[in-house]
Amino acid sequence: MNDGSAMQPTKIAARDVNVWYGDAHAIKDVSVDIADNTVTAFIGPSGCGKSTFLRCLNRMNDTIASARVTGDILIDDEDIYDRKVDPVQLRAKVGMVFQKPNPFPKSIYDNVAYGPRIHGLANGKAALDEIVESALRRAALWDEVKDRLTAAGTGLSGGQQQRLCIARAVATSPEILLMDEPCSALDPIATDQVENLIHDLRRNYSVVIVTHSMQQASRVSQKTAYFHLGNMVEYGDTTDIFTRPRDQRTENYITGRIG
Ligand SMILES: Nc1ncnc2c1ncn2[C@@H]1O[C@H](COP(=O)(O)OP(=O)(O)OP(=O)(O)O)[C@@H](O)[C@H]1O
Repeated sequence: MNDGSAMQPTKIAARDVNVWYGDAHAIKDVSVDIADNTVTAFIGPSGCGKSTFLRCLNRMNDTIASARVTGDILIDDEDIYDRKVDPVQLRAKVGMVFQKPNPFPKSIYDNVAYGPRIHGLANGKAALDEIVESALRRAALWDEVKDRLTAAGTGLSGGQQQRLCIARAVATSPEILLMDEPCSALDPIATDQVENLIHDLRRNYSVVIVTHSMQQASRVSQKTAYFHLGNMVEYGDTTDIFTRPRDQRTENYITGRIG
């Protein structure tokens, strides 16, 4: 699946990002350019800061009282931590999919329609129907649910629920999709479906995925960043990271000596 990619323009530029939880220094001076129309994987041992850094990219850490973020994160050259940025609007532009599928206790239709409704994206029922259908198609779920849109989202299988959450995230027309271990609760068949989907989503979005699976990172991503104890120690083409890492710590991890 990793078919390489031509150089894409930078979508997210992080400069000297540090994150503290109280006195604990979780992310240390991370600077990175994340490309558009590319899948970027964050890998590294448990607790190294992958999710913390991912959450910086749509200000989800704002919701954690002890978290403090310094440095700059620019999306399309705009500082997302600027006072005039509304985090709710930002999260419509930078969608997120979590580890455990977490559909709302609502119908399939209403799960997907929720974001477009609160952001006033649809002018009338027909327009909303169109957004819902298009998001479900992009999440490769439409054919499985089109005859039961009023059924509960929570009644779907785990893999379907995760694709519903992806449909919910894409329904607000985001430009970036953040995925925090999106397949860890899924069986191999559902994982395969979601991985295929991630591969397709890159055509329209910059996708950043945290994964514990090195096989998954090498299957779905074109770029990989290796985190270790809060530092991003290596970042580059996925093929290079997995075949000729430059840093001993990356090599130890990918060869299974740490982790
Ligand atoms: N809400 C929080 N409050 C306090 N400390 C936190 C919080 N979230 C994470 N941490 C700490 O920050 C560090 C980085 O955690 P983070 O979850 O970002 O790592 P990770 O690489 O995503 O780990 P994992 O792979 O296990 O999910 C860890 O030491 C963790 O204990």
